[in-house]
Amino acid sequence: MASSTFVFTSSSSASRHYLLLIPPQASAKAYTNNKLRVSNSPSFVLRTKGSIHLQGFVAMQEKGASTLSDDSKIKIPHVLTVAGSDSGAGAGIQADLKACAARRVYCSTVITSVTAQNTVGVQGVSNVSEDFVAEQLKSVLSDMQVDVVKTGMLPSVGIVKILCKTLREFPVQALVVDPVMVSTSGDVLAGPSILSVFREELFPMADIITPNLKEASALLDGVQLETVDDLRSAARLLYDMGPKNVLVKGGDLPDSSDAVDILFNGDNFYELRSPRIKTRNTHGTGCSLASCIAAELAKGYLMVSAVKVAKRFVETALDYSKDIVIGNGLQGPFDHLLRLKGHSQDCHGLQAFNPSDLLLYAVTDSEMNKKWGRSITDAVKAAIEGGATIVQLREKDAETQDFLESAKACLKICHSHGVPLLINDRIDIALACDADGVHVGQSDMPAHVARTLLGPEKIIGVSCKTPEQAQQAWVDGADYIGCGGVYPTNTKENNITVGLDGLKTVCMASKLPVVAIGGIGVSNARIVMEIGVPNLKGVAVVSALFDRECVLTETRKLHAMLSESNIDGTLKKL
Ligand SMILES: Cc1ncc(COP(=O)(O)OP(=O)(O)O)c(N)n1
Ligand SMILES: Cc1ncsc1CCOP(=O)(O)O
Ligand SMILES: [Mg+2]
Repeated sequence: MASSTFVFTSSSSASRHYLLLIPPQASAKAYTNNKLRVSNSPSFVLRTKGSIHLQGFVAMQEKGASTLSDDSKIKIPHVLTVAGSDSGAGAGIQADLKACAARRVYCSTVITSVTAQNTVGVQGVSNVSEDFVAEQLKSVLSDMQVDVVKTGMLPSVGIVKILCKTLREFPVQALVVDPVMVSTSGDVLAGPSILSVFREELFPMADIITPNLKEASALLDGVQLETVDDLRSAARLLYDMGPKNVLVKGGDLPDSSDAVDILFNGDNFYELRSPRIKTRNTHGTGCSLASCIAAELAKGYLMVSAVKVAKRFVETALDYSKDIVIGNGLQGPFDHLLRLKGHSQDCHGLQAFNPSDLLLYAVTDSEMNKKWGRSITDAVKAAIEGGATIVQLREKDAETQDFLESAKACLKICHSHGVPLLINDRIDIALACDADGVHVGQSDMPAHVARTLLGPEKIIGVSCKTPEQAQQAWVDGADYIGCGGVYPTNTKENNITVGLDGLKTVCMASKLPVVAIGGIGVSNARIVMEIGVPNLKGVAVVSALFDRECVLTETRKLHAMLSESNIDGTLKKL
């Protein structure tokens, strides 16, 4: 956006409020009464007297006035959660807020009950009065543009009735009902008297209901649910109560190594399977799943996509949080904001970084390409045509301006083939050309600083030779680690060789995916991949691709060899 200067002189000397609306990438500077304020937030309120000079903003509005055109307004998806508070913050309103924040959706809250709760259980419950629930609902729905309402703990028939009445008055795009009855610790949060009002009033208004096994069974008068077929029958019976979709969560099914959920929309059954994650940290998964579904619906996704994305998000968060320890009880909370540690998720819920991209990692070298008389762009083009799955520009001697120009050109080539491009060492170049990420070593810019500078979406790789470095890389928010030299190399001076044993030790200590580097080529890539550690995802190669006459041929050969390996990094039998 072009920066502009705007001079405004207020008509009176009284203090007035202005709302500045700023697009996400812009920064605005407001000079007022000799005070300077800088903000990157989409909007902020400026209180001023007299004249103000503004740079780089798109719109200004006297607060309360409606002079803005619709084009200037920034609307973000909005979920309203109507649920109980969990003092331990693993479930309820607190989980909903975190889930929506992680999915980048605004979340407002109507609190129906305040629970004294921790990882041991529920020690106390104090329900909010029906009138006050009604007041909260009206405050939010009469003022804010809510897209989707998500419900959790609705502790009384009166509260359910008030909710239904208010939703008829203030209709929203979608209603997600998590029919909470019992906490994960087994404490009752809504008694059996709630069942009939759920069935008769709330469910017919719902776009989806998300009961777990116990809730589905209670809603169906105690029917036993023990198999996937039972889940299907339950989904059909619950669908007949009026919701547009039913998701029966089979996480507690006995004798299943997978977590199986059944989604039924009246026409089709979708069997959604994922590996069961062994962890105590499952408190709040139901609330979080329903909130994620609501968040994705608020963004405009269709139901099946919203459910799939939500399920994947919760699985990833559970897996990521499986070892964290919060509280002494049997069921701990998990970490919704895994993004903060570098596991960024794009708007579609897919990880921005796909570890399988590490399979054939081509790392350029300006000297080698010069020696063979080719430009960096020709080298990158050939490597990609040969099957490179990720590219790093490692141009140690390049002048900044030349490096930036080549990086921009290579980025175009890489992106036209869907291949990520990373920059070695130079965060400035990565920022300037908007590369997909950087690779840093132990004496380069620390990964946590790179993460702060590049933001949560970019890919960050860190070179590690020891388990301690691998642990630190994870803490710092890296996405992968490069481990080596596995074999001696002439490409990097004085580089310590860690060998296959060193590689295996680092892989086993790493929570992050690993790419092996150093002296690797067609002759030994198979042996490297055969160490058989699941998080070893590929090999990074310099001279075996670029210190050769034909980059295309060499990359093809290596790609053919690596393609025989499966996703675990173990080689398939030929
Ligand atoms: C994929 C990958 N792994 C390791 C390295 C080495 O990085 P670093 O230790 O910073 O050494 P230089 O490459 O900067 O000499 C890498 N570049 N890529
Ligand atoms: C950059 C780097 N880091 C560890 S070994 C190495 C060099 C890899 O180059 P080559 O593939 O030519 O051995
Ligand atoms: Mg480096």
